[in-house]
Amino acid sequence: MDFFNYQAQQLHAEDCAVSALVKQHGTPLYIYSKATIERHWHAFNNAAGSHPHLVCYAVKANSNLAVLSLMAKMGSGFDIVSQGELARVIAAGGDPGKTVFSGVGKKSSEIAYALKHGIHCINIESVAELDRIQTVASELDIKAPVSFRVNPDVDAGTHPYISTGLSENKFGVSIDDAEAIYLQASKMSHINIQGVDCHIGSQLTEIEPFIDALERVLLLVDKLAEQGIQLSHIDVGGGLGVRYKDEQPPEPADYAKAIMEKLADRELTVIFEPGRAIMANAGILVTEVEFLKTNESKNFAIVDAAMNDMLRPALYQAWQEIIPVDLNTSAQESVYDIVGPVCETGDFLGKDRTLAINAGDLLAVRSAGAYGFTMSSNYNSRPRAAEVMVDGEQAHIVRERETQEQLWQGEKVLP
Ligand SMILES: Cc1ncc(COP(=O)(O)O)c(C=O)c1O
Ligand SMILES: N[C@@H](CCCC[NH3+])C(=O)O
Repeated sequence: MDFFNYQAQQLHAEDCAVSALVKQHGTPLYIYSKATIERHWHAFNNAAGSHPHLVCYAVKANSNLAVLSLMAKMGSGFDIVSQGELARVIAAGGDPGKTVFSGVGKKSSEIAYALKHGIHCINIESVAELDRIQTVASELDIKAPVSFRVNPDVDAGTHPYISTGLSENKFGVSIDDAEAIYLQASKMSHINIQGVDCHIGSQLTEIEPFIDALERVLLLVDKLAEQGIQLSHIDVGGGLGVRYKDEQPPEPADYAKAIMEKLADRELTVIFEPGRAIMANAGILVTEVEFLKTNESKNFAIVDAAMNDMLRPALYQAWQEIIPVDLNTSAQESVYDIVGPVCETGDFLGKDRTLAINAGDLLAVRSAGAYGFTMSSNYNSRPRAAEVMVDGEQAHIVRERETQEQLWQGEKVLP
């Protein structure tokens, strides 16, 4: 079921007309569907069944406080990669005790913050980081709960910029070195080994790479048990892809079931870290067509959202569907590049799209709920977009549009 659909030729987000939301809040505007977020989260949580598990939503996908508080109310845990993300989780009422801390470059101050707030587990990505955690934890007189993110050298078959589980990637410790590192960690005074973690990349559309990686990690789990190191959890990471165009990724339920089958007879709590699979198709970015422009070889629709609002097309040549908000039009169909006002040739939201549009029309970029607003910037001194969450017929503004003054907040001119 799609909570973004047309009613009487007008695009709706749940039961709110998108054009009415734009009238109130302007463009560019991110709109999220509460019901979609809930449905996707429960799909993961239910598929894991009665086996002990924790869905730790990957905050980087969309860190709006309204999103995080919705997750927290459903009982979600969180996967964070910075102190800022943990602070957001706490501000939204989330539980640090259900939160895992990933990332290759954690600062001592961030580690201390996480430990003081009772983080569930720190996913360690190098021996140097292990030493740093031991130092910080001993200063605080805390035993740091940790697991190691192992890099299983599995090809996730995804875009090279978002593949993380190959030996050439910066993430995790090599699975070949992992046993020795666990043994080293087990002798440290302020390290409490909890589990193992593996995340091989994002927007995966097949189950096989996940299972390959899991099998490699389970061999390690068995080797560690022989050495007397018993783990209490396995974190299988995130990375499940979504349908942007014609991809056919597994459903979250099928993915989670395939993982759980491999783990059913093990006494390991299973942690999932989904981001995109929960949020991408729970959001759209609405933009207004400013001008239609034609040069010798191309038609352009110049819109008021740009790469600073939605970076994925410019950064990964990602394809996201772009649809009209109002199907009722007298305009003729043409093929357009949908481009923003930013002064970069790479500033596009979509290329070669067939649309029947006039200046002043509204367009919606679909699948924009994940890695949309969170990757936005103020480039070209553009205030960041407003965000709205709809719940049936109700719409709530969950982030005001940035003001002009906010653009230079904290800046100082020389005396
Ligand atoms: C460690 C970790 N966990 C979870 C995620 C979430 O990934 P996705 O949004 O693809 O589910 C990421 C991002 O790829 C990540 O780096
Ligand atoms: N930001 C990326 C995914 C990277 C995931 C973070 N490890 C995207 O939009 O597809």
